[in-house]
Amino acid sequence: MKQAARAEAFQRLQTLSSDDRVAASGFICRRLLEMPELRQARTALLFRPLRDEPDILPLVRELRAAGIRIGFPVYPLPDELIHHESPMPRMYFRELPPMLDPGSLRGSNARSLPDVRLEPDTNTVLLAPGRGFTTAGVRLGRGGGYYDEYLAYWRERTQFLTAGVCFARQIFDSLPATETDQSLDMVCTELDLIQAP
Ligand SMILES: Nc1nc2c(c(=O)[nH]1)N(C=O)[C@@H](CNc1ccc(C(=O)N[C@@H](CCC(=O)O)C(=O)O)cc1)CN2
Ligand SMILES: Nc1ncnc2c1ncn2[C@@H]1O[C@H](COP(=O)(O)OP(=O)(O)OP(=O)(O)O)[C@@H](O)[C@H]1O
Repeated sequence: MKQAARAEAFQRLQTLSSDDRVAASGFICRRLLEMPELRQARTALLFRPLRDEPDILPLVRELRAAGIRIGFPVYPLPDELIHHESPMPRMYFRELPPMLDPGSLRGSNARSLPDVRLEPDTNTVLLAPGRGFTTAGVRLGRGGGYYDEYLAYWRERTQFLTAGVCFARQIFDSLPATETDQSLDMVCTELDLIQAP
């Protein structure tokens, strides 16, 4: 079920040219910066976009100027997941040091950052990538379960706002959801900021 939806998402993304991607990413960033919750946050947990994801890195400059701390995810590679019995989620966020250009970080995994960890609290906004979302905030990820595990753990401990970020063509009428799927409070595309019910 999820594999079929991921294949569908892949097909839809294939038809987005790189020029379209750049333009849509610009609209997405503008829309995100209009979100009062993000402007007023103390911590923004972002992601380092992979090639077919919206480029949200231009947010870094604006958020920094507003004094907001920025974190990027660090996660273990599949071959390191030999046995995972820790109660802590596998993924965590490292703070982007004030002077560092995020463009100099390679790949989606922020392992080259110093190990200064940021945990979510009530003044945190987390932006999540995804292969697809519904307008109800249901998220289809890449299949690692990283965000589900992270959100399940931290939502038991604190409250924070979560928004999915994707291109409008990644919005699905419905997605196969399982017991462990964590849905998001909002979804931002180049066309809308959708508030999940
Ligand atoms: N940008 C981004 N960060 C994310 C996610 C994501 O979907 N997007 N994840 C969602 O849960 C987690 C990691 N899951 C991932 C699963 C597969 C690949 C992947 O296909 N990687 C490429 C290498 C890309 C690179 O690192 O530059 C590969 O293995 O070929 C990456 C992340 C946490 N961080
Ligand atoms: N809280 C959790 N703790 C441990 N494993 C979990 C948790 N939530 C989900 N998983 C497991 O992760 C695996 C992948 O789940 P799923 O396909 O929903 O991931 P995804 O949301 O697409 O991935 P990602 O968040 O990495 O993009 C499933 O086997 C699921 O059982």
